[in-house]
Amino acid sequence: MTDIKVAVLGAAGRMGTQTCAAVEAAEGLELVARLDHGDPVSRDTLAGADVAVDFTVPSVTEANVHAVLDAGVHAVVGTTGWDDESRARVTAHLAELSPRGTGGQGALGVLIAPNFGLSAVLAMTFAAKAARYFESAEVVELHHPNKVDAPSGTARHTAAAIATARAEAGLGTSPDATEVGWEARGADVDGVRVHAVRLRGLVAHEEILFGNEGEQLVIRQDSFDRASFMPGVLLAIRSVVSRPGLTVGLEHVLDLS
Ligand SMILES: NC(=O)c1ccc[n+]([C@@H]2O[C@H](COP(=O)([O-])OP(=O)(O)OC[C@H]3O[C@@H](n4cnc5c(N)ncnc54)[C@H](O)[C@@H]3O)[C@@H](O)[C@H]2O)c1
Ligand SMILES: O=C(O)C1=N[C@H](C(=O)O)CCC1
Repeated sequence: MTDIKVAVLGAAGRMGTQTCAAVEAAEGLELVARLDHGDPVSRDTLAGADVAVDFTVPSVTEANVHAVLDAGVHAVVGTTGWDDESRARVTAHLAELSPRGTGGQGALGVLIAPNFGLSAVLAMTFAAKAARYFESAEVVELHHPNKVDAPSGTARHTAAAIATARAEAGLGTSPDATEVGWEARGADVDGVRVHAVRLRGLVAHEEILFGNEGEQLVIRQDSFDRASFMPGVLLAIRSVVSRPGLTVGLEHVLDLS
């Protein structure tokens, strides 16, 4: 088996640095390019990569993915900021790259994961399963204060999954008598309230709160160190080369969906 050649975009950042080190240390992977702000993304700069991993910023990640696909390279994306429209444009781009983009031999894959941490992926999965049984549901995400976006991609993904499960179960919105002070009630993500905490000392944490009359379920996960994301990143790199099309969420690779 030949090594999977990997390029990292955002290589100088917190996650990019860890990813480069993890790829260099991993069996069967070879780091061939480190790109960061100001570097063009092209067949040349990707330097023969099979897979490009993007840990940049929400404002550039979609353009990076399109450039990576145009270079004939698979993409693994950890950067936040994706929505239904940007994901649909990636799906359309993959289809345009037919026959490589339509699932045939050698077709390109894009794997976007809001969170590569096993504890986070499991927390989201458990939350989606629990959601239909509770009248109330809210999400609290807690992160380091250098994070540029709120609420976190993980919290958005979690809230969306809770909302889908509630809708399928015929549940309406959570009960809430608030008349004044809506600014204190967090963001509305698909009808689920999401609260974002930024605190020095934190890395990435999430609590999903469910309530019924007389009972509560709290699902909590903590990433204390960015090392926690690396097994998931390596799994995504190894998986995307044989997963044509767009995959959103590591739960699909882990067979949890
Ligand atoms: N999916 C996950 O498990 C996971 C985990 C942690 C962080 N994240 C997300 O990953 C992203 C990066 O997080 P971080 O903490 O590493 O941020 P960071 O600010 O430390 O790193 C971002 C890097 O991207 C670079 N960059 C900016 N514009 C660029 C461009 N046009 N081309 C190439 N590089 C560019 C910056 O110079 C910087 O080095 C964020 O969206 C964050 O939410 C995801
Ligand atoms: O540190 C960050 O920034 C993180 N971003 C992701 C998110 O927004 O969900 C994943 C956790 C860490």
